[in-house]
Amino acid sequence: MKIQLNNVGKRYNRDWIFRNFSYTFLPGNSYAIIGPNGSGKSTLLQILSGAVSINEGQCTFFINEQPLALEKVYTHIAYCAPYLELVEEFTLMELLQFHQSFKPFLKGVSADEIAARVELAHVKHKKISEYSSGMKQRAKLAQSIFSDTPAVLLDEPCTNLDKAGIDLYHSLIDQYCKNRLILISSNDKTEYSFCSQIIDITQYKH
Ligand SMILES: Nc1ncnc2c1ncn2[C@@H]1O[C@H](COP(=O)(O)OP(=O)(O)OP(=O)(O)O)[C@@H](O)[C@H]1O
Repeated sequence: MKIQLNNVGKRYNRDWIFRNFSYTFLPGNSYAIIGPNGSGKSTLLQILSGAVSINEGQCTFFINEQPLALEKVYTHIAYCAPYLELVEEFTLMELLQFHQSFKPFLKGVSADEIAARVELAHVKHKKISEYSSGMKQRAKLAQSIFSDTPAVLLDEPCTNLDKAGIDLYHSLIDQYCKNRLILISSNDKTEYSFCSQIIDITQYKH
């Protein structure tokens, strides 16, 4: 997937969060969006997921160089963010199966294998509401990284992860994210150390 932003501006009420943002995100590349608290990283990531509208400029999504209708964008993007809740009444297996019914997982990978890969096999029949915050984050990362989408958008991906969880995150990125467009919104270098491009959003404040 390619995403092209041309002079994009976003405001909430009368406050511009950023303006004149022009950038082309190329398929198979990894980008970090950095900046202090409240600078607009999550807002930009939400725009890049097609979920939040812009106030000026153009944001165009492409698959194989063909423009994509906005209502189709979500099928090509996997998204993980602290503010996106899991359905806590589900067990992990129910959650993965439900997710798979509208967004398939990478070819040849089963829900059981995903649970094992994120080291949650022993609790896969337990309700998510009974998970610790780090276990919930592993479940969220599993849902997004294993989705068969050309783009993976991760907002603060290591939230609540311990050292083993952070190592797991990096091994999932290494193993499953090659040749995909990866966008990371973060303040923490550990989360985006592998990214080839760094975008400091403060450059686009006015
Ligand atoms: N739905 C909204 N309505 C009004 N203002 C909003 C909304 N969402 C975000 N904002 C404002 O937009 C600005 C950017 O917020 P955003 O969450 O994108 O920042 P961030 O860089 O991701 O911050 P953090 O590092 O704290 O996660 C903030 O001033 C915030 O208050």
